[in-house]
Amino acid sequence: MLTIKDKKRYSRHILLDEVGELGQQKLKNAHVLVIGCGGLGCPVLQYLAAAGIGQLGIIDDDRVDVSNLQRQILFTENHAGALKVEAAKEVLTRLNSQLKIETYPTRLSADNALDLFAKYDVIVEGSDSFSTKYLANDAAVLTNKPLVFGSIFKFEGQVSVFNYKNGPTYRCVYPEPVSEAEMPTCSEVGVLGILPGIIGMFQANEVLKIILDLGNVLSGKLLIYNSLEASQILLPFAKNEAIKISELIELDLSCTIPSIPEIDYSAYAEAKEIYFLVDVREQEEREHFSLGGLHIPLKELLANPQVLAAQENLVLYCASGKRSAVGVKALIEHFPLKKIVNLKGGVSAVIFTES
Ligand SMILES: Nc1ncnc2c1ncn2[C@@H]1O[C@H](COP(=O)(O)OP(=O)(O)OP(=O)(O)O)[C@@H](O)[C@H]1O
Repeated sequence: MLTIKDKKRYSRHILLDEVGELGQQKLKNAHVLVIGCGGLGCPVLQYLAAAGIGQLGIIDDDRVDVSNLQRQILFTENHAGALKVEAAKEVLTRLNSQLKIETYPTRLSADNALDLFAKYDVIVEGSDSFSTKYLANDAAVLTNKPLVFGSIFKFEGQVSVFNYKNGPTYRCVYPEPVSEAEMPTCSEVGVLGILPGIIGMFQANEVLKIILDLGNVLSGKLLIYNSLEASQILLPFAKNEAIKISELIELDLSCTIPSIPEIDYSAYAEAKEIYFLVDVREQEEREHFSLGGLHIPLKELLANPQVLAAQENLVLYCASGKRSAVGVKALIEHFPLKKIVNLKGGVSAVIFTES
């Protein structure tokens, strides 16, 4: 039941015929789980808490870093080093003391996903990991929960609702997982802090629509928002009935490719002259900062490794060492006799070491 305080607090919701007291009661009764308390999770949680979603779950094992503050708007400088889920709970409780907030300072995994999802009505995906997105999708299908999906890359964001009333899923749009090593993260390519805010608010809006049974839920449609053009398109997609999910398998799309030979920057710098340096990043990343060397973006290198046939003692680098590890692996397969190594931590490690 809504209390007198609730009725005052949510009066602007209740005034809407489409919401009313009944709708606000539905929000109060709702259980929503947010995966990832980062750029997307923060705005989602802030709006859901303000809207009066009664029970919120937050899962994330990460701690607040100062570089998060530019977009992870629940956190303040004082939270640096704190567990994100605890910092978020503290802030959200100050915003709305009536909420029940459950925190899970761990990563979503094949071991915990089904039990966790079972406790919630709606799941929001706000991680920055493809394996987590596939895992959340499959767990949503197996537990029959709607999954409110969001993702961002540079200036563009995507939103959709998967498995809504048995509708299409993430795998219907993206059947083939990409290797995370080939997809750089915010810490590698950067992001304008406002974009995850916009996409997170689209996600929060879908959560309310699902709970209140309002409007057209973004099921079977992928909303693509371009922040530079201030434009958006809706791409329709259908359910692929051939895709069957019967168990949870955690995909290993991770960037850490085992047994890739590495060199750290100081060792490389001491003997630069004996190495042939190759930058596998994209042009715009190189314009921003470069360690020099020959520039061959990863895709081009994978398409034509022969371009390095004449070089010896190769050192490959990218922003964090993930994409270059993919390049090193491919080159070793192509030139088994050559010495080919990865620059550990990529450009980020160099900037960090030298700052
Ligand atoms: N399997 C998972 N379970 C729970 N949380 C996850 C999982 N995978 C990723 N996350 C969380 O999702 C959040 C994504 O946030 P965001 O994309 O803003 O990146 P970040 O990791 O905080 O920052 P940066 O990429 O700049 O280091 C992170 O807090 C991360 O810990």
